[in-house]
Amino acid sequence: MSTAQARMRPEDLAVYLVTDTEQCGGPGGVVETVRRALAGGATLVQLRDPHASDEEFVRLGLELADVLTGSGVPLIVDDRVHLVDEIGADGVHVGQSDMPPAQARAVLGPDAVIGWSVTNEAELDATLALPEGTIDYLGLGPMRATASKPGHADPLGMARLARLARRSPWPTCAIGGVTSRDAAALKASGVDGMAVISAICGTDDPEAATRELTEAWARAPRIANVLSIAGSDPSGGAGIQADLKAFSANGAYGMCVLTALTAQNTRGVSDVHPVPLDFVRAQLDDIVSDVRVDAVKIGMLASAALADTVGEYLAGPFADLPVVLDPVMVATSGDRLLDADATGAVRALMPLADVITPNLPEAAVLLDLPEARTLDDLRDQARRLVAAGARGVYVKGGHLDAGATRTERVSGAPDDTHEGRLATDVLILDGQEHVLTAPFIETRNTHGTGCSLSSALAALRPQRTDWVETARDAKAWLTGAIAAADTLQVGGGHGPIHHFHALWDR
Ligand SMILES: Nc1ncnc2c1ncn2[C@@H]1O[C@H](COP(=O)(O)OP(=O)(O)O)[C@@H](O)[C@H]1O
Ligand SMILES: Cc1ncc(COP(=O)(O)O)c(N)n1
Ligand SMILES: [Mg+2]
Repeated sequence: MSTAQARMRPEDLAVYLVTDTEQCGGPGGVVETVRRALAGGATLVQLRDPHASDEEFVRLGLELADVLTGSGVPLIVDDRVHLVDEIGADGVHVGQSDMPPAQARAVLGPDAVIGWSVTNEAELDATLALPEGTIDYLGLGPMRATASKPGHADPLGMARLARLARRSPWPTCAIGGVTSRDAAALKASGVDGMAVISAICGTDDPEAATRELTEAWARAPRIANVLSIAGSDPSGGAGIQADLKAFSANGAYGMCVLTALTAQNTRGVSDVHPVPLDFVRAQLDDIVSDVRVDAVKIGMLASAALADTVGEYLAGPFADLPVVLDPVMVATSGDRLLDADATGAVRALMPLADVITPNLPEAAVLLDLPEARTLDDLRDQARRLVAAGARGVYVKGGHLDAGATRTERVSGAPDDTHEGRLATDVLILDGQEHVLTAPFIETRNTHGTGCSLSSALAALRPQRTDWVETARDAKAWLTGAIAAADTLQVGGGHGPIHHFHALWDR
């Protein structure tokens, strides 16, 4: 069907109110809630009341149709195909256990809107096989577990939601525990809107709640602009070259401000040429004066003066943005990338970042302690970094001894069924410890893993609802990139990882 004759425009799904008679305090409450949600900018309304009799449902439906007359906002009814015409609704939303969409289309004819719930890839596959023109939009969910669908155990999360949205030829909305705080991640995931129940019906001021949702949606970027402030690696595996690849591989638009040029290859770093401070400022000022920045990653800072300068921007124009600080000190080859007297200046940046991502040697230097040898040391050092002022800490265990990761299995870690050696990282956020594990891959090609991980974190944060989900997805992507590293043939030392492993079809 061409867009000109589409029955459902993507923009109509932006803020989709699904009513809940109980949360609204009865049928009168529903009508009043819809009236106020309309004033707040709701773009679509669905009457949902699984417990009402048909008579009650029609009575309420007719009142809502009356409220919506002339507003341009369509009215959809949940489930009850046989009441669409009597209410004068624009269409119906059916779920997997309701009337099949093809049958609903046969009953309602060619003009009605039909929405259809999809909760996984298999259901989307089946939906793609329906005759053209059967349905008009998809409700994708549950995004997270909710009270209105207690039986629905398996929340999608943003990565799976984004995959479903990308594959859908129909406009889509996300449903299931959605709030205005999810608007940015949902819009970046590629869905066309947010379907909400509690976020409007469960509030004292449905108009203000709806306005918050519509404004958050309007404000949110479709594609995040992510900035790396880091050094150059001419061999392309680390530094800004890795950062731009990691941003691109993870769905963000990449930008970079150079702090230093290095002469380096896969075998080592032969020289470092710091960029003059004023020129670092000039680069930053040109970004800030022109481009909306959605997240920042900081890599090689080379000197204390450069670290101080970057700190001014973190406290200034970037103060409200997600910031990942990779306290780069030593390259995989063992060469220094930060002046010996600059550790204090990097330490001073810790409270200005949301997450710092030291490897084991860097954690040790920041804490002035011996390098962690066991997983317990690593967890202890992560806690100490929080005590030392870091807001969030992601300590990378790539340098842990094989024995340490094999024997110290952490119960509850996602891969505790994996049999071989693990690559284990520890994340501490808001006082909570999260152990992230992945299979350890036997390869020499790990040049730039740290740069790439911190960049994936910065790229994904605007597309995810929190740092924990961000970290899990970033690590999963990184593991794939390390696993595919040997397909590249770059240099005779520690070669780069394959940033585009999931995109290049070989
Ligand atoms: N051989 C490997 N197999 C799987 N994951 C690895 C491997 N080496 C490192 N990692 C992971 O890569 C990330 C970067 O870790 P690390 O090598 O410690 O940092 P850096 O590159 O800064 O030295 C971490 O998530 C770590 O667990
Ligand atoms: C310019 C530059 N920045 C950072 C690194 C660290 O690399 P890794 O990601 O392996 O820690 C590097 N080798 N070169
Ligand atoms: Mg590193």
